[in-house]
Amino acid sequence: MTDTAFAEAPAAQQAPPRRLVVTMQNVSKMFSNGTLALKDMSLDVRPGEFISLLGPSGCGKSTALRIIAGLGQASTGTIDWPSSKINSKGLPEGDVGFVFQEPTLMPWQTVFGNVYLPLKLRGVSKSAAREKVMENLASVGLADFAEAYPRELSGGMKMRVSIARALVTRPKLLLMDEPFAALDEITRQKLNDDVLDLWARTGVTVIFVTHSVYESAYLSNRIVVMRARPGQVFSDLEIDQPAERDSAYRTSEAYREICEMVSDSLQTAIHSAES
Ligand SMILES: Nc1ncnc2c1ncn2[C@@H]1O[C@H](COP(=O)(O)OP(=O)(O)OP(=O)(O)O)[C@@H](O)[C@H]1O
Repeated sequence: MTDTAFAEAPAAQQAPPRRLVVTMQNVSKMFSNGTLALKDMSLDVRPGEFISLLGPSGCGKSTALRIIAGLGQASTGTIDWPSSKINSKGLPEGDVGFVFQEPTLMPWQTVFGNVYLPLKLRGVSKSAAREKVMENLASVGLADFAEAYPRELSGGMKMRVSIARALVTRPKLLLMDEPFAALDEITRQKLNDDVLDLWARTGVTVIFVTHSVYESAYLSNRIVVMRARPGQVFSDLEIDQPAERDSAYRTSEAYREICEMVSDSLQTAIHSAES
């Protein structure tokens, strides 16, 4: 491990003044059955970051993501969007895309129809949306499948459609909740590369939930390790490696060292929850 390969992220007060994409301050979430899923979770998300939220099952990763997306409400604490216009629901105007673990496609709609949906919901006509939809399908390698139905696609292809749908409104923030967990390893690695490519090309800020140390170390420039009971940030690790990640990187010493360090942090987080 080199000194520069891996370092604690600077404390928020030491960071240079930049307009954060989103900031969570002391967010706690208690479900109606009494489960305290998150306690005092704070997270500043800077523009252009690729953050992985990594932690043991049940530590509140999905809960945190859903609260950021406005799909769930914090019990206490605040979520702010310093660089976005806020709509009447307290959410940023069109600034959040969400990719779930399941592709959640409409089976009765074509690939085109599925990717068109977010634009349709904003009142954009099909003809006005065509170019944008096709551009997004091309960006995930599915331009030739616009007229196919979901049942005709492989699991990896369905997930690509889901990603194209999340990006079609050009969100500033893309939230991904274990999107590749159900896919085989080869497809998962390919999609990891595709997501990195999209991230580099679009400049979108990404928060990516995963259980996998290897996936987080490959994708991210920052890894937020969470601990459970209650869910909190345990460590916030900046990955100071070149943005370019490829098969050579997967077998590099730097990658191995990062995996080891992240794994150690995760193990410590797990044990700290049990004590
Ligand atoms: N709707 C709900 N009602 C009650 N408890 C919930 C609800 N959703 C989640 N929980 C609980 O909150 C805690 C955090 O769940 P969450 O799904 O956020 O964890 P996670 O880290 O994403 O887990 P996993 O990695 O297994 O998906 C868990 O104890 C879970 O059982």
